[in-house]
Parts: sequence; C-alpha cells; structure tokens
Amino acid sequence: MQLPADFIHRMKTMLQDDSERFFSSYKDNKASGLRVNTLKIDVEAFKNLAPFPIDSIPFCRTGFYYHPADEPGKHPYHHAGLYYIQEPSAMFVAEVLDAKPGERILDLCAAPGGKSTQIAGAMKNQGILVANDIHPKRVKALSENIERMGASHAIVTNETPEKLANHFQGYFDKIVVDAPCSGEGMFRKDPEAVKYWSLDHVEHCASLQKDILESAYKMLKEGGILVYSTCTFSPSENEQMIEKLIDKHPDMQLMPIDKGHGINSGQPDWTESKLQSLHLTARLWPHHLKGEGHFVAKLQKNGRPTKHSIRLAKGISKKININDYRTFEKQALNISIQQPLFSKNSQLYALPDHCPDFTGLKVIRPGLHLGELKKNRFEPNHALAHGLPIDSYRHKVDLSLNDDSWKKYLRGETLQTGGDRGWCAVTIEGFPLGWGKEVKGTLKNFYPKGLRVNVK
Ligand SMILES: C[S@@+](CC[C@H](N)C(=O)[O-])C[C@H]1O[C@@H](n2cnc3c(N)ncnc32)[C@H](O)[C@@H]1O
Repeated sequence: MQLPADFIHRMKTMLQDDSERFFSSYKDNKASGLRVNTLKIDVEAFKNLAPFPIDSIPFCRTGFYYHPADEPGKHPYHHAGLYYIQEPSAMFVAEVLDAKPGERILDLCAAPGGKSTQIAGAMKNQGILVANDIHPKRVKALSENIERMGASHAIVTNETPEKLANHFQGYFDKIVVDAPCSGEGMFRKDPEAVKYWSLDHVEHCASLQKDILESAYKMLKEGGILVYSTCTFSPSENEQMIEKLIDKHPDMQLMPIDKGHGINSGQPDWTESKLQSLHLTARLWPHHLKGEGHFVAKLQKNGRPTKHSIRLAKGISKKININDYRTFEKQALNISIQQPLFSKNSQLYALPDHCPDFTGLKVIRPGLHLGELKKNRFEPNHALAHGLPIDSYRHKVDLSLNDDSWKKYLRGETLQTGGDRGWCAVTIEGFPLGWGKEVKGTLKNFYPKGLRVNVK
C-alpha cells in the first residue's frame, strides 16, 4: 500500500520508536468482527448457535472476530439480524458510552448504524434513541439496519446537527459523536480511503468536528455524558479537538475510560496546552490490538441534572381509522401495541414511550414502522417482523438451515406451505426474517424487493 508521504512523516513524528511496528501492521490482514444483537439473542446462546468459528473481542462484551472466508454477511442469521458486522475497534465506542435502558440518547453521526444498533441493544429497546445522519443516502442504510436489528424505540432523523440542537437543547442524557473524519484508520480496510487523504482534508474534518461538537454540547443536559470518537490518528481531530472543547466549555470534564487489552491512553503531549487529563482518553492502535484503530473520549457536562421537559409527540389523530390495523393485529400477533401510534402518508408507526415532539424535523422513522393503511386493509412493514419479541407472532413458517427453502424466501419466491393462516412471520431456525401471507396452501413472499438476494 502506498501511504501518503505527509502521513508517513507525521506518524513517524508522533510515534517515534513505535512507528516501525505501526507501519508493519499494514502488512497484516484487517481484523474482521461481528457483534451479537442482544435484542434478538443473548451472547451465550449465539456462541452455541454460531455456524462458523468465532473468537471473543476482549474489549467488547458482545463482539467476536470471525474469519472473512466464512462470509457471515451472507448467512441467513445476518438477514435475521442476529449480528451486525462491524470493525472491532469501533465496538469500543458504545462500550464506553455504557447506555442504559430508559435513557435519552443521541447518536449524532449515526449512519450506517454500527454504534446505534449496539446502543439499542444495551438500552433493551427502552428509552429514546435518536439516530441521526446528515447524509440522505446514508440515512437510508441506517434506517434499514435499525429495522433489521429490531431497534423499535429508535427515531431516525436526517438533520444537520445545528437544526437538531435548536430542537433538543439540554435534552439528552448521553450523546455519541462518532465524527466524520479523515479515516486514517480505514486505510487497511478500504485502500480507496488513502486517495482522499491530504493534510488539507484533515484540517477540513477538524473544522467540521468542532461545529458538530458545539451542537452536541447544546443538546447535552447538565450531568450528561458525551462520547466523542474518530477512526483517525491525527491529533488535530482527536486530543486537540477535545482540548479545544474543554477550553471553550470548562464545564466539560474528561472522565476515565477502562482500558487494558492493548488499549492505550491519549497523548497530552500532542496538544499545545499539554492538558494532562487527556490521558483519560483512549487510543486503539492497529499495532497494539486486533482492530483498525480508533480514538475515544468520554466527557461529562458539570452541573446538577435537571429534568428537561420537552413537549411529547402527538399521537394519531382520532380522524384516522386504524380498525384495519387492529384487525391485522388480532389475526397475526399475540399482542396488542399499547404505545401511542403515529401516522404519516398512510404509514403507521408505534412511537417509543415518552417520545419527544419532532415537528419541523426530517424524521425518517418515528419509532417502529408497523405498516401501511391501504384501502380496506393493512399491510405490515418489514420492520414489524423484526421489532417484536419472537413469541409475539401468532403464526410462523419455520424454515430450517437443513433445506433450501430459506434461499427461496430470500430470493423472493413463493413457498408451498399447505396452510391458509394469513399473515405469518417467516423464520429461520425460529428467528424472524420477514413476512409472508399464507393463502390456500401458498405463501406469498413479502420479503422487501430491495433486500432480496440471489442466494444459490
Ligand atoms: C464515521 S461515520 C459514522 C459511523 C457510524 N457512527 C457507525 O458506527 O456506523 C460519520 C458519519 O457522519 C456523517 N456526517 C458527515 N458530516 C456531518 C455533519 N456535518 N453532521 C453530522 N453528521 C455528519 C456522515 O454522513 C457519516 O455517516
């Protein structure tokens, strides 16, 4: 790999004696990781079920290394949302955040959703998770991943940090800023990233990050926690960024991060002020652990926590007739959704409990997408096949890994099931993949066209 001369020079200056080890890590293969989705399966159960060898990632409770030749992204368990494929060192960020059920959490730069889906798992679908990304295309991937992983309490937005900051001042208990960065930790994973790198690009990213952090600061409540991360090595996007934040907002205080497992401390020496508390930040280096590299800082906003009151989102208007939805619910589910419902353009959603008002924001997914109110009938959304506990589905078509019927389902073909039960959750070894409608012995396939795969 041809690394840029300016990059080599800077890394040699930063790492000195250790730089040789750093550069030799480019000869190794990238580390491949997956993270178990605890919204669908617990870690021990997954270890027993895993159809390929996996090895624990020491710094992430739910993370495992796999061998790339096993292609876990093509396995039906991936389609069922049992795991998320994620660069191992990136998994440390949400570990540091330590999300808890019931909290109000914002993932400000969230696409495609690695950290959001990890946070959702820790929250056990309780509380409010706002997963935002500025990029309209990337936010679509984020929304699909949130859906596949069954994060039913997540609201997906497509906003600028400034606009969100005007709306959610002092609202969040915890915020992650996994910032757009110069991606120096991506060179081994994506050699194309080398082409976009320049010293100017590093400085451009640093300026963007400063603005994003300013918005994050406004949205954090007093006593709240901010986790800032990048997948780059440049001090100007890492230690110096935190130095600037603390300089501007002295009420932001660095907090310790549990390290070990080859994780290093951040370097006060790489800043002008040599602020000693920067030791508390974490550096994950590709030559010290199995991962591509990350920087993580955890800060708390001083002050007495106050309960922020924001207007709650308005539920569905009484004018909208949801009888067809309730009929569907009786036919297909063992439960009745009790949360407030919300409807836009005939699409019906279940809002998370205590959902904040989001009027004026570009919301892609206000909670769990239940489906579409069509003329005289209701059609469930794919998200609903993933967003409920498994025993909520009244009728199931259980597919097995031992025959090819799951391949037919993922290709979008109809299946001959012999029954006449109406809407059924189609499962692989008991884990929902999507919907099918069983009529007179045939199961019509409702696996979304955009997700179908030509699996042989
Ligand atoms: C490092 S990626 C996030 C990865 C994501 N957190 C994950 O774990 O999957 C940074 C994201 O920031 C978004 N972004 C770029 N400029 C932004 C801005 N000004 N405000 C907010 N997000 C921005 C990009 O679209 C990109 O998806």
